[in-house]
Amino acid sequence: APSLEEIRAALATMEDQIIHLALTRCAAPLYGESTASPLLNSLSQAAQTSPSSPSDSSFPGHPPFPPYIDATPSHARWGAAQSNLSSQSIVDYWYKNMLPASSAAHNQTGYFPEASPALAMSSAAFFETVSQRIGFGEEVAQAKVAANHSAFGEHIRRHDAVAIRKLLTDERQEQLVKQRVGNKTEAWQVGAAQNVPAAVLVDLFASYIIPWTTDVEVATLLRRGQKQ
Ligand SMILES: O=C(O)C(=O)C[C@]1(C(=O)O)C=C[C@@H](O)C=C1
Repeated sequence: APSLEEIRAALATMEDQIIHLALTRCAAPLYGESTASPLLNSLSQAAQTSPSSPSDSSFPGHPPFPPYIDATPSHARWGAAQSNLSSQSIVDYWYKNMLPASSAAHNQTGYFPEASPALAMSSAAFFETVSQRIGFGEEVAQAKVAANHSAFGEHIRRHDAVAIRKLLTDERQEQLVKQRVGNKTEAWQVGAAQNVPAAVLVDLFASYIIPWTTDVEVATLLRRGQKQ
């Protein structure tokens, strides 16, 4: 099994990807222009349909966003051991706060609101990578237990989510991540203009990604306790 150090290296790579995806997407217009071809437009006119933006219900059975990314703030799904998460969903945060110059309101029931497929794809890649990074909480939790079996064992047996969370939390590591994210954001701005303040991406990690990763770590160990 990979060590905590190896897993943190993988987290750092995903962190790079998340920052690059956010900066790249934020450098583009919020919705963009539809790239539907004239041919497609005339075909849909002939078929008397209008190329409309689909809602979630147009895709039966398909979850609206990748695992861990949905419109419900995580704290609504968690009980006493919940993280201190923002009350805004990450999807709303992305479309309302992170993508700059947003005057049009994000349509909550829409799938991806972008008119341009390339821009929607860019948002999708962001959500997917964030989701992967959060999902790595499983690996983190396993590595931490392997390195400190005696301390975790009793908490896991008792399903003590609060104690498990406390033991999993590493304030120093969180400070490192936040500092690194701020420095990378400043270093990697797309173009000359600073289009995303470093504080916005630091907040993304502090308010969403790190607490959510910790939620997955806690959930992993609670599941492990159920198997015993
Ligand atoms: O690296 C760790 O120790 C983790 O548990 C991961 C992580 C993170 O999301 O970056 C989450 C919780 C800890 O408090 C510190 C960092």
